[in-house]
Amino acid sequence: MQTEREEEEGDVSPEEFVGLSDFTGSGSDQLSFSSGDRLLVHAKTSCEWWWAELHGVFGYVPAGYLHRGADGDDISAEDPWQDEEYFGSYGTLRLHLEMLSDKSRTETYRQVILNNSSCLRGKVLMDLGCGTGIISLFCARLAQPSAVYAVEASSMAEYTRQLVKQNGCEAVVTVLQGRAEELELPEQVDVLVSEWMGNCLLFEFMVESVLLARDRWLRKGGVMWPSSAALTLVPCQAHSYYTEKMAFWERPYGLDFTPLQPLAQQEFFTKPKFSHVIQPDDCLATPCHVISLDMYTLQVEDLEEMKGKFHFHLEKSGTFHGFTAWFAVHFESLETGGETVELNTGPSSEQTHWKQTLFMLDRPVCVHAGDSITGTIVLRRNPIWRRHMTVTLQWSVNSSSTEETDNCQVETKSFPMWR
Ligand SMILES: N=C(N)NCC[C@H]1O[C@@H](n2cnc3c(N)ncnc32)[C@H](O)[C@@H]1O
Repeated sequence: MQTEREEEEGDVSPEEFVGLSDFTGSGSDQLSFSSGDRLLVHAKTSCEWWWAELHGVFGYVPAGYLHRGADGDDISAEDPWQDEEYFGSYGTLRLHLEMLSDKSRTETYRQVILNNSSCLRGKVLMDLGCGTGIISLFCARLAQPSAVYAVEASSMAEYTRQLVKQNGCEAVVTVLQGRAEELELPEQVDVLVSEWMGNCLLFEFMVESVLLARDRWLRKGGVMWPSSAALTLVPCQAHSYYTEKMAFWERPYGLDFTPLQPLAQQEFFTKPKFSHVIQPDDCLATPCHVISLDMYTLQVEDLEEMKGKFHFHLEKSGTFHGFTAWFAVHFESLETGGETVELNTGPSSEQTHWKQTLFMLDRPVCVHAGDSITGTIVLRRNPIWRRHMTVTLQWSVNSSSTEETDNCQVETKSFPMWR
């Protein structure tokens, strides 16, 4: 396959890169390669796709699959899960304080245990990623399970043991230190409870560990808490963020700093903004679920690429600055027909430590009531850095004001989280 390509901006003198993982191209202009192949990159045509050559064959390759192949540097030495840094961060109190201080999150798990306390009598639970053990302590203090296996991989586990003893729960709660997918439990469990959700629902990809533990330790007919999860998206205004990061350069102290705006776009609008707080009034349409996960049927391989579609009818005129995403998780009752409990991290619910995630467009668009925004969202897991993903949004704005049907230009933008 020899695919010609015009000389363009971004062309570089050929640079050698190493394939970090196998890649099978789809479409005639993508170049397949195997892990360890040494490719020559001729052009970095975008942040996601580069023009490269392998054994005289040219094509587009995903930049995230490549590593600068300086001789002698051992790429395999880096842990794709970055566990040392990841579990190191959970070995200190900072993140646990943030999670425990999140009343909406913590009270929801407490309510789930309370609602199901009678059904939990005599049951065996696993609390995956228990942190300080708060959920396990709720189980032991608010219900009468026969055993709770509190699994925690970070060094916090040794303190969790002390907290279990300090609160008189050691007869029920056993703290096991280690990665849940590597540990041996003494028995199957009736309920697998975990607080695994990351920014934009999936960042950290702890959900993979939950699925592996489900397949290994949840008895047939057992219950997953959360039972399901949904990612919600809405087109939105973000005037204050746009003003702070972009408009600022128009006239600072009476001077024209607009030549810095391309830099500002690259620096501030290329990656998603975590911990964004969207006001309900900033929503330009009714938010909609774009991705739904059933925790009983979801498979690890499904996490590689999750797709969703959207079609928003704009209910008001304004400025389309970007999209905002958040998630909700649901806890089914242990009692048939019992009440399902929801933890919602959206702007109409009590604020949580996750807040929301803002994806800024490169250029704001004026929109009007009656317009519509149609498109797709793809969460593509990073093939190398396994706790990371890229969110690719594709959209078109159908203006209600002009007659012609094909007035819509399809736009697309990919947001790495974070690699
Ligand atoms: N986004 C979140 N909810 N993060 C909570 C993560 C908590 O679970 C712990 N954790 C994450 N993955 C695992 C795992 N595979 N095994 C045991 N503990 C884990 C982590 O150390 C922290 O205490």
